Amino acid sequence: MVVSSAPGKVYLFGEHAVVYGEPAVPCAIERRARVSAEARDDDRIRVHAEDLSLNGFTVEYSDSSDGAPDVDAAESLVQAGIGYIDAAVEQARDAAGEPDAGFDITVESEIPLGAGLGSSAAVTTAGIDAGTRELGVELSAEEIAERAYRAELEVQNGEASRADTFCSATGGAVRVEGDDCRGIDAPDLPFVIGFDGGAGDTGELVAGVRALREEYDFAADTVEGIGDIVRSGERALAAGDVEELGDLMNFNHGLLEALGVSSRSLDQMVWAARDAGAYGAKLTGAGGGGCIVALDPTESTETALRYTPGCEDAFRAELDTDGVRVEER
Ligand SMILES: Nc1ncnc2c1ncn2[C@@H]1O[C@H](COP(=O)(O)OP(=O)(O)O)[C@@H](O)[C@H]1O
Ligand SMILES: C[C@@](O)(CCOP(=O)(O)O)CC(=O)O
Ligand SMILES: [Mg+2]
Repeated sequence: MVVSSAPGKVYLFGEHAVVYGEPAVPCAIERRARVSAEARDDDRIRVHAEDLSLNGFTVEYSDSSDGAPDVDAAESLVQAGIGYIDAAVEQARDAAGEPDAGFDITVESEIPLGAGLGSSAAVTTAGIDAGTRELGVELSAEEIAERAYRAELEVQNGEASRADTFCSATGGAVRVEGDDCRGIDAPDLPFVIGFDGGAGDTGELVAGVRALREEYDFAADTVEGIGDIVRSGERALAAGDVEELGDLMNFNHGLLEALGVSSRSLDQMVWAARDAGAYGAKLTGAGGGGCIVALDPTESTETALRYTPGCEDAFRAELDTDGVRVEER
């Protein structure tokens, strides 16, 4: 059995726009998904994932049936639940040249699901690493990033950037622009995260931005404007200018809001952070619900968020310089 882990991330700048070739800067954070993979004698896949839940389901059975209950959970729900793990297993089989390899998989994660902290990329990246190692193949972080990207692309119906998966595979702060992915130097940033307890559907939110961009030239300009913010942000990052980073994060949030991917609770948390004296705050990831990220070296933002209606949890996050890694074998 092999256990691998990979970190989640926050976007300092550039989510959504990165899908259209603009640059983005995600930073890995010290919250990990752990995936264990144990080869089976047959070609079946068994997945145990405690954090996955369905909001109710129907079971149909009768005395005369052959005993196998027919669980009526919508195919799309099941697919949303296990899609990334399934795609990771496919990548591991492909990398090892063992298309019929079976696995017992267990997923444990400190990253809330669908909340913009890159749980899908962490699970996919760790899954590919554990699966390939269990089959005796060792891939570089770059090779895992490439395969995890292909897996996300498939699950998200052809709509994904390389940002989340590259960041999760290599750790640290990274810059992604199209196919160009690289690690960058970043000062220790005082990240504070607010979580509304909710989630957004990455595929749907990306499709919404695509539709706006196709309908209105000004929406396409807004996406390009986010690219300009990222380029300014890179300079502020290199200079270690946290105040300017905060201003640019505020601007980035405004443009994401204009593109329709924020929500009332995300906006409430962003404003609570700003009122508490954070350098800046923005939603992170696909949006729709989930998390915001603020910069504040003091306790003020975390405390303020705890008393903010709509905020369920607030915590500090440290930059994780480690990417995907083996935990046990
Ligand atoms: N702990 C987990 N166990 C199993 N699957 C997970 C886990 N965490 C994330 N996933 C997968 O990732 C999906 C969420 O990914 P996504 O919508 O991209 O949000 P995000 O990447 O922002 O967290 C879940 O629906 C599930 O398929
Ligand atoms: C919206 C997007 O830019 C980031 C999505 O991040 P997350 O899955 O919400 O953590 C999509 C992508 O880059 O693939
Ligand atoms: Mg994701």
